[in-house]
Amino acid sequence: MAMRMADMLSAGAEIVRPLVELNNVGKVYPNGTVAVQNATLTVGEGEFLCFVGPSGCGKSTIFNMIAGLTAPTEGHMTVLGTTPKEARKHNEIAFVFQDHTLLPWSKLIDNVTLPLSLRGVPKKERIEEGERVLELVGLKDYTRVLPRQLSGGMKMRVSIARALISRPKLLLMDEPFGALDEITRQTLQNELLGIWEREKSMTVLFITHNVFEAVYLSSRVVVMTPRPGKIDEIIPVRAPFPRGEDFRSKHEFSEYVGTVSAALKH
Ligand SMILES: Nc1ncnc2c1ncn2[C@@H]1O[C@H](COP(=O)(O)OP(=O)(O)OP(=O)(O)O)[C@@H](O)[C@H]1O
Repeated sequence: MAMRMADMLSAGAEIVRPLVELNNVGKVYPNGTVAVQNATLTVGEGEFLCFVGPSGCGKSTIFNMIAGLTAPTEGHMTVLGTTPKEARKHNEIAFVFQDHTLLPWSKLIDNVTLPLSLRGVPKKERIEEGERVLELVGLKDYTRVLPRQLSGGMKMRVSIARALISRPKLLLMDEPFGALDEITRQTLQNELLGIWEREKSMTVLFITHNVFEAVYLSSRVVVMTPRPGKIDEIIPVRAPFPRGEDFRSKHEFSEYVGTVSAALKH
């Protein structure tokens, strides 16, 4: 069976098709806060990268720059071979936040198809795509349900479905599972890895404060320093995908958790 790109990269192969490139990128906010300094990073197509670092080290700022929501004040960056703003215009980047931001009065099918409605996609196509992504996240029987009838984990699934509806090449996830209980969180980690495995070329960048989560999900873990945020170390997790529950109890897993935790304490 052919090795997937993430496996090759975590095994140390060279990135053939860079999807995101940051070259000495810095961000100083207008109030003088130096949020990010000298960030250099190349992300290959199909990778799953987790970002860990203390609160306020600039993780969200890096994501906002990659998404074209705020511009770097230093350095150069490209996303999908163009500027982040341009990549966002082509609907190739999707965002998932911890706060699911669902419309409370809209049924799930309307919530997940909102990005298509805003683009004027015809109803038939919208519904087909909505059903496709709700099925991907295990909610195909809930199309006509309102968000308030769902648990926190289910709301997060809807939020992921809404992000997937545009078939993004790049999925940015900012602490998506931070508010969930441990069991739900682990279930969603497995589901997310399953979706990513199926989508093959989709690249996922994921912020978490949880070192266990970072190791379980990643092909590489990006460790950041306290403010001003710098990329301190990039740790490849050389365990093949698909990863199952048994990975969590392996000696190899604890070793990676130890390595990332030690890097965070530098
Ligand atoms: N719009 C803004 N204007 C000024 N300072 C900002 C702005 N947004 C963020 N900051 C500051 O920049 C620094 C980095 O913030 P950022 O949100 O990127 O960090 P983070 O690592 O994502 O934090 P957390 O883990 O707490 O979410 C922080 O000191 C924050 O207060």
